[in-house]
Amino acid sequence: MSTPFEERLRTVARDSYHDRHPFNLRMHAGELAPEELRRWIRNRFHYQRCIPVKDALITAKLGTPELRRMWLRRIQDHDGQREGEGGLERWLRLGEAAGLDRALLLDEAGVLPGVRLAVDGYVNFCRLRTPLEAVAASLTELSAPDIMRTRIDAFERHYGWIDAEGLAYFRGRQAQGRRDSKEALALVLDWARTDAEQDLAVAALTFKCQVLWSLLDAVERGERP
Ligand SMILES: O=C(O)c1cc(C(=O)O)c2c(n1)C(=O)C(=O)c1cc(C(=O)O)[nH]c1-2
Repeated sequence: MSTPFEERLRTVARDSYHDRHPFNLRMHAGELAPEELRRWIRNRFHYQRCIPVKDALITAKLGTPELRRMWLRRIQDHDGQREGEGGLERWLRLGEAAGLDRALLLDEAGVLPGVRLAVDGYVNFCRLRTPLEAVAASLTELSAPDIMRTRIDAFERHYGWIDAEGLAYFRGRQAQGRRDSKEALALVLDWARTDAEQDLAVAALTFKCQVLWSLLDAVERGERP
């Protein structure tokens, strides 16, 4: 049986998650124009690129080989064990399947200002806060496997112009997200013993939901100087 603290975390991860953002609702309903979907893929690459950086910052804060091994695997999931593998490579292939040259995604100059701020905010949060807060912020992944499923279905049904092979990133993230969130939840439940610590963990997860929300606000507007 889950504790009231675990219920609080699960409630935030469910009710404040970006699957309720208007841009995602339109994506899932098949209402995005190709240009909007391409804008999302291009800007979301900035988030993907920064995830292993924030995971390296978290790894540096962990005090035992067991914990560092566990977290190091996340970096390998994104960066791959060798050239041509890993989540970043799969995201670049998603871009290519949608007609975006990988050089375009790799060029940071194209990132929308609001996306940059949201992602940098998340990286700096993990740089500056306690391991408890940084790990708790990753718990949006409790909801990630479900949104991956919804997204795969939506892409197959509505966006057939994107080659199905481009969806490999989303398929792979389902199992990875389940495993990552299970591990992170166990750590947070173990570490947050006092009311104050539990409040900090809930606040960290709320902040992360807002990062994902802000990122989509910026993509939805799509304006840049
Ligand atoms: O596409 C999404 O909706 C989505 C959401 C999230 C999330 O909930 O934080 C992540 C991812 N994707 C993702 O691909 C990913 O690798 C990832 C890592 C993390 C994290 O905070 O450590 N979140 C997410």
